[in-house]
Order: sequence, then structure tokens, then C-alpha cells
Amino acid sequence: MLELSAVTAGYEPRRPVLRDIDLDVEQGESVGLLGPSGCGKSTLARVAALLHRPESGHVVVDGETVHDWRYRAPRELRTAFGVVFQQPRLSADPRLRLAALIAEPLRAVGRTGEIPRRVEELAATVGLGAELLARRPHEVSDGQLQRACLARALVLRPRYLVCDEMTAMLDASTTAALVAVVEDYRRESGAGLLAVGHDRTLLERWCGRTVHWSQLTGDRGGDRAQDLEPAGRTAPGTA
Ligand SMILES: Nc1ncnc2c1ncn2[C@@H]1O[C@H](COP(=O)(O)OP(=O)(O)OP(=O)(O)O)[C@@H](O)[C@H]1O
Repeated sequence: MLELSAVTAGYEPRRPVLRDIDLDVEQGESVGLLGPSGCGKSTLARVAALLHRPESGHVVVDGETVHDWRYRAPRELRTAFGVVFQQPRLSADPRLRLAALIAEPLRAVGRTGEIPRRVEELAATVGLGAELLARRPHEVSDGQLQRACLARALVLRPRYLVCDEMTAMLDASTTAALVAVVEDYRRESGAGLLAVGHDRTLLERWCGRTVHWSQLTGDRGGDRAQDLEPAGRTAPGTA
């Protein structure tokens, strides 16, 4: 289980974005996190994925308390997470062809022998053909690049997936395709999922449990219904 307890985190001393937040994701569970823009969802997702050190509180991953974040975290913990962000262009090295981008985590942990087979498997899973794999990020669409970023997030077979507005920039059919890839992986691997977004309908269809920001904060800071995106942008077939 991924356990966040009493997490306080932010970017400036004494001005936390999150205060005393508790959130659990069981293995095999899919949890949607819904809230208005700017409330701190991405910050919480980054703390959960060990990418942002909280000021206080605890993060426990399958019984192991986290003491270090980012590159200081032990490799075994870092590689337990696959993360997909909203804007693939900000998280993709523009110099890498898509095949190399998908293989990046395997290369980083020295498992280069697995690269050809895993890239081929995952390219098929996310729907990228050989011709696209040979292109660089500026030569593909946002949706194609996000497919590669999802493949990269899955390449080490993570125990937890954190999808931070993964589909916010995508059309309905690409959204449905990527959600299906995540769900197939989750069912087959037993991984836990934290999916962050604004789209209530999408998250409620996608996830077994949807948590509203106001439930995490006890209405401190307030989750106002009118700040949430209206239903209707949801991809068909994502239920
Ligand atoms: N790197 C940063 N440095 C300083 N402040 C930041 C940084 N990143 C985010 N913030 C601030 O922290 C607050 C929470 O931001 P965060 O991105 O976590 O919200 P969010 O709920 O994910 O928003 P959105 O739904 O719009 O993506 C915002 O006020 C934002 O301006």
C-alpha cells in the first residue's frame, strides 16, 4: 500500500500548499483525485511519486518509510513508481527518438539487454508503429508523444502508477486508448493507480474510488463544484 499521512508540502518556507493531507492507495486499487485548479493535486502527486520532498508527514511504500526523495531515494523505491504528466513535451528529452525515450528507465538502471524486447512490446501496447518510434518528439503529435511517455512509465513494471492529468491535452479516442492501457496493466500487474484530474466524469468512470480535494482537506481551502470541469468532455469507452 502507498500511504501518505499528515503530509505538508509546498515550495516556500512556511507557505505550504498542502497541509496535513492523508491519502492511501492499495495495491491493485485505482484512486482518482479530483479538485479545482491550483489546489495542490500535482504537488500531492509529486510527493506520492517521491519527486517532491514534503516539509513534514510520512510516505510509506509497501511498509517501507520513505526518507529521501528524487535521485536520493533508493533505486528500488524510485523504480516502484511510473509517472505520466499532463504535458509530454515537458517530460520528454527532445533529442531522443521515441524508442530511446521509452527505453530511458531501463538504460538508467543498466538493464540494456531488455531494451529491444520491452520497447517492441510496449510500442504495440500503446499503439506506436516502428515508423513513429524512429521519430523525435518534435516530429510527432502530443497524443503520440503521450503514448510514448506512458510506455516509458510502464517499462520497469512499476508497483504504482501516478497519472497527473495524463489525458488533459488529448482527444477522446486517445484518452480512451491510454486509459485502457493503464487499466490493462493495472489488472494484469496488481499495481495501484493514483489518477489526478479535473474531469469528474472521466475519473469516476475510470477509478474504483474518487477522492475530492475537499475530503482530503476537510473543506480547508474548499473544493468548489463550479471550479471543476463540467462533465461531457469524457471519452466514450472509458468506463
Ligand atoms: N514549482 C513551483 N514553485 C512555486 N509554486 C508552485 C510550483 N508548482 C506549483 N506551485 C503553486 O502551488 C500551488 C498548487 O499547484 P499544483 O500544481 O499542485 O496545483 P494543481 O491542483 O495540480 O493545479 P492544476 O489543476 O491547475 O494543475 C499553486 O498555487 C501553484 O502556483
